[in-house]
Amino acid sequence: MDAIVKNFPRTGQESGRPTQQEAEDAVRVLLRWAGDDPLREGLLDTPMRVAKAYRELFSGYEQSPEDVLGRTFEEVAGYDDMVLVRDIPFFSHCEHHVVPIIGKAHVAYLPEGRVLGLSKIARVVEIYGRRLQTQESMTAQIARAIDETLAPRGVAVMIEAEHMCMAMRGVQKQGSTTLTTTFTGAFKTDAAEQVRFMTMVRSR
Ligand SMILES: Nc1nc2c(ncn2[C@@H]2O[C@H](COP(=O)(O)OP(=O)(O)OP(=O)(O)O)[C@@H](O)[C@H]2O)c(=O)[nH]1
Ligand SMILES: [Zn+2]
Repeated sequence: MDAIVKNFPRTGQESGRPTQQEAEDAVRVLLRWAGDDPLREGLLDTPMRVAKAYRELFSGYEQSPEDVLGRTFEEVAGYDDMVLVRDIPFFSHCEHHVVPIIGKAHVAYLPEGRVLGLSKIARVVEIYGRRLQTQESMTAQIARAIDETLAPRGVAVMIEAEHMCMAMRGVQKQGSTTLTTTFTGAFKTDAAEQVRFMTMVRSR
């Protein structure tokens, strides 16, 4: 569990969180960089709003997946088959351009005695989504957090997302979807479990 915190710090403290004033000044610089005048009336409160919005959009640094995943229960009448929560919507931001990534996560695990509250799986997606990300890292982080805290027989995570940095700028290809997967335990070693996961994700 320590590894999660070490590799993905929960707060900006390690690199020194700037003051509100510093954040607002930085936004003013970017507004000028965009070509506008931060002193015109419509933009006067914008630095304050952007600083506030950043705290919300990147609130995942303040939260720990271990806290969320720590509460489990065992009374499920011996149920030990796959639990899949699919189509969990999320917004994230790419770490290269700080532009939105919009997508859905599908998360499954094979219980070993204990199960998670279903909402906790969506909360973990939310925690990692509200950080600067690559889709590959986010997929691996969700799988590892569940694997390390719950110790199930296996975890499968699939993310489907559109990257606005590919749609709104750069190569400008709208509508393309990137798929990433991470499998651990039985999902990694047993091809039939992977197929079952894929089939359940795709079945409507
Ligand atoms: N692997 C991966 N790449 C990403 C992700 N989000 C954005 N990228 C890519 O990161 C790359 C950064 O490439 P660079 O050449 O350094 O940056 P750039 O000049 O802005 O690239 P272009 O987007 O091609 O204009 C781009 O190819 C992006 O499409 C992601 O989640 N995973
Ligand atoms: Zn990007």
